[in-house]
Amino acid sequence: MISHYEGDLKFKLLKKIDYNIELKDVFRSGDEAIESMNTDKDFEIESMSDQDNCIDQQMESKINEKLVQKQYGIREVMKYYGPKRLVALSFISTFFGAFGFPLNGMMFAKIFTIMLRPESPTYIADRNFWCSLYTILAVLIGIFEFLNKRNGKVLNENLIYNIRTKLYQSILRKNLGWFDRQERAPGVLSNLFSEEVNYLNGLTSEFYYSILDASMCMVIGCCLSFQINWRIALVSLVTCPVMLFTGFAQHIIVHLSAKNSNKQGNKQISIKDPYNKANALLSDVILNYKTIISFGPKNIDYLIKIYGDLLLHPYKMGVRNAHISGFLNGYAISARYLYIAFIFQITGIFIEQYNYDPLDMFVANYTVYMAAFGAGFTLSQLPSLSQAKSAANKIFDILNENQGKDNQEADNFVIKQGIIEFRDVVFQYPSRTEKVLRKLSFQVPEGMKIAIVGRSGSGKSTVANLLLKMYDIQDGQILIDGVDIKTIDTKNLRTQIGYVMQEPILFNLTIKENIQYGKQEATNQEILEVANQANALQFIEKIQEDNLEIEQLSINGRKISDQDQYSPLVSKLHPGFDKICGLKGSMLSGGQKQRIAIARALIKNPKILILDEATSALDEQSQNIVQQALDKAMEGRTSIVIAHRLSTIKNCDWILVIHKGKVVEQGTYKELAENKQTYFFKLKSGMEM
Ligand SMILES: Nc1ncnc2c1ncn2[C@@H]1O[C@H](COP(=O)(O)OP(=O)(O)OP(=O)(O)O)[C@@H](O)[C@H]1O
Repeated sequence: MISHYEGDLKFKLLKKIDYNIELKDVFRSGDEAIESMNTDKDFEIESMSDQDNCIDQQMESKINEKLVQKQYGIREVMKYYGPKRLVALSFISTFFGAFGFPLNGMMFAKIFTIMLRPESPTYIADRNFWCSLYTILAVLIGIFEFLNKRNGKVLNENLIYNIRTKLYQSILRKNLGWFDRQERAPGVLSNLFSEEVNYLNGLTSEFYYSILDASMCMVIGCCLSFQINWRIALVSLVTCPVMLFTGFAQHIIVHLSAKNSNKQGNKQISIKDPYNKANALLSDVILNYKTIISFGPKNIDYLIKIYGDLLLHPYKMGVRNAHISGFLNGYAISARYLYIAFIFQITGIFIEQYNYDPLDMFVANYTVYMAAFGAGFTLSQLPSLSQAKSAANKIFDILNENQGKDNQEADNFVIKQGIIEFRDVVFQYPSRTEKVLRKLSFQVPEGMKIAIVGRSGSGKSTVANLLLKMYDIQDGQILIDGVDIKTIDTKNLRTQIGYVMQEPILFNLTIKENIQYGKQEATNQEILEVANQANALQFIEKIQEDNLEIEQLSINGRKISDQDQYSPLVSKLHPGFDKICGLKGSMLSGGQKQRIAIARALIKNPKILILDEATSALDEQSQNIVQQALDKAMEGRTSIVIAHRLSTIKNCDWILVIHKGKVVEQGTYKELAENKQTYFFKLKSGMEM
């Protein structure tokens, strides 16, 4: 009798999960879940400790430490901020734009003082001169401010576009293990795209140009003021930091609320961040909504409660920050008034003591006041440096993660025979400590149909994952036609292997587009053929045209293009091919989805076909139809059938029985099924092993 493989796990791993969101908790019975709702949980998990596992863990934590320490700055961000001529133009417009506030202050005050002396003999000439100058200033500042804003916006949009597309490309190229981590939940990742990228401008020249603008503004204001009256200019200069800080206070107010979600500062994305947890939960809920509602209202209440609890901490921080924001806002407004009161008080004293012209004094005062006001305003618009650093670390960690480069020489590798060999393959999932495959070895000759069977969790699906290079193996080799798949380009490899899963995922596109996803350039003739091979044609051709029109117009507002509808190629296909499949194929039955998925796999005309429990989720009737489709699909191809129901593998040429990540038996179905001593026989009889 073979003992349960978890029986010999020895290593004790203590894992404290503080408020950890796991749907397995959520899907427990409502009462049980609610009972444990307010308590932290200690889980003790026993597992085996191999020396090499420990070494791997140590190495992994060292790598993680390095990743955490890595900080990204302006140099990385500026690579995506361009074009350079626009950055240079932005510098020029910022430089000249900085003259705006102080010149405006001076000219406004000048015109004001001229207006107060209509009896002056030079009144008309002065008025005309300064008003003309003010008009010229208005036009020039208008041009510079236009350029400034426009260039800044264009540069910013370029940055966001470049980073988003690069990030998207990068994520699409990650292997499957990358997504296994909780902090890679769809909600967390989509937050990176929608929110975090917007913060990056704090690490671009925009930040430094704003500082330059504020400084220039002050320098110009002081120079103008000195030229009029050095005493009052000096007083203004000493007191202007008060004004500058008003701008900075407003900058803090703007960015304070956003800081709530940024508790992790400069570190990487962390699932400890309550917002990330909440986003992860939200994406889980949306993706698994059908399952969630099937568990009834108690579980829904539980999910609502847990979401509210997760947002409670940021909410409290937000409320606390509201006090600070209020105080800073009050300070900013009041400080400006105080500044005016103070400076006019001093001016009054100077007029009294030194007999200065009050109107000149007003011009000097107002020039510095406007310069300080302008500088403060610029500072209030400053992008947040800390948010930018935090966002840059999260984004560039993902962009710069090394996923292992494919060997370019093998890009043109073509599977000719479809011979598969696993040679002493050792593998463990990145998130796990125990090995799933332990020196697994087997061979599949050209065109042979082999079945892999074994207990649940024995590693059957893992074999499929590894053959498709979803994960990197730790030791051994996987060969196709004698070539190590490590040296084969991943995209190239995957386009040549057909893969049908237990739960086929269809896209919210038409049936035709879903089939075409396997081969974008597929002709209608090919689509028709594979739909026929997959036994899908009958049901597609039964779809009523009336339903189609409504669906086509209503799903996500997406409409089949006229070009699609009226092109001569499409007219050869039955309109049923234009039926939208719904989110994850929700508008089709399980059997229909599976047949579309088979057609999608076959359109590649793969030499190798992997069927991972492709019929196990279906009822008996659908199973028979799909099984017939699969039998047709396997003809002339090397096929690996991963099966739960042993009745479905009778037609396979060879059976591999795996247990604890090793092949323990192999033979034909007849040989294994007839020998009562075999593991296979016991598996088939549902006996305890
Ligand atoms: N992405 C993953 N991350 C971590 N562990 C995983 C992952 N996928 C599978 N495992 C674990 O690896 C082991 C083998 O899983 P696998 O899916 O290959 O088993 P299986 O034989 O196909 O099981 P079943 O018949 O139930 O589908 C199991 O213990 C499983 O919990």
